[in-house]
Amino acid sequence: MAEENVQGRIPTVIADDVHIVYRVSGGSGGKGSATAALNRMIRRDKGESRAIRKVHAVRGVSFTAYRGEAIGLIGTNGSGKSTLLRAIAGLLPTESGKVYTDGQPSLLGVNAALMGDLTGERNVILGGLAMGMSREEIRDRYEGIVDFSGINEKGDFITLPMRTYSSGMGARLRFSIAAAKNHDVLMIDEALSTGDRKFQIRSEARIRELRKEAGTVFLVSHGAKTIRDTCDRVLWLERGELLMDGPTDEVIKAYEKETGK
Ligand SMILES: Nc1ncnc2c1ncn2[C@@H]1O[C@H](COP(=O)(O)OP(=O)(O)OP(=O)(O)O)[C@@H](O)[C@H]1O
Repeated sequence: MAEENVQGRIPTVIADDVHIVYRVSGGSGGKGSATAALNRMIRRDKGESRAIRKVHAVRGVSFTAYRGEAIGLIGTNGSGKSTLLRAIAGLLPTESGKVYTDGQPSLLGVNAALMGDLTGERNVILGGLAMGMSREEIRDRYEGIVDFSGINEKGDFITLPMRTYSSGMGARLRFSIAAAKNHDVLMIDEALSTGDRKFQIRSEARIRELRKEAGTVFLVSHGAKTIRDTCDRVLWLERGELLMDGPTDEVIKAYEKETGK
């Protein structure tokens, strides 16, 4: 990043040469014919040691994010976007390199940990508590969260277990819970693409508000439009490496040229 941009701005996340490696056991350990695969399975049955495979998912990524920025993460499937977010949130250890954050980053994913067997109502409370809100704060904001999610627009769905929700409904409620709080660093992993257009517009507006409230927002999305509408800066990852870091238009243009979209 250019030096002149840095002055007077407050860094919220610094990634310094971050490498992340997954270790996977139980993979087949190589290519080959069906007979070879069968042999490997038979050998395993005899108790021979299984190979641990390494997946080097993020390779030497460095950047600094500042307060008030909304940063999009783009890259083809498997390029390391979600992995990088999980590491920033402190959910994955780095193999080498360091992540420094100001405040507690919150990761909002489509798989955010709410409980399917509990009603939407109970999950609002659970999610609020998990984000560190007090019971009073949750009570004050409850109506707002449910209204924002639009879950009750077509009936009293908030009193049904969350497992009965469609994937879009679940994603909307998760986003609404997370967006009810002002975050120092809020990371959103594809949550917007599951809601319908009306909800997307509402959540994009909320992202802009969250930025104004002086936080930093990271957004993983495959939709160039969502990124264009919400982010002023984009990180482009490919095979775990940071290919480009710059203003949204420049990076998306280069990405679209490369991927032919
Ligand atoms: N839990 C895991 N264990 C082992 N390898 C993993 C795990 N999660 C991801 N990977 C691997 O890490 C690499 C990066 O995956 P990641 O999910 O971060 O990519 P992504 O850019 O978010 O992809 P997508 O756009 O498909 O969501 C991939 O090669 C993937 O196979």
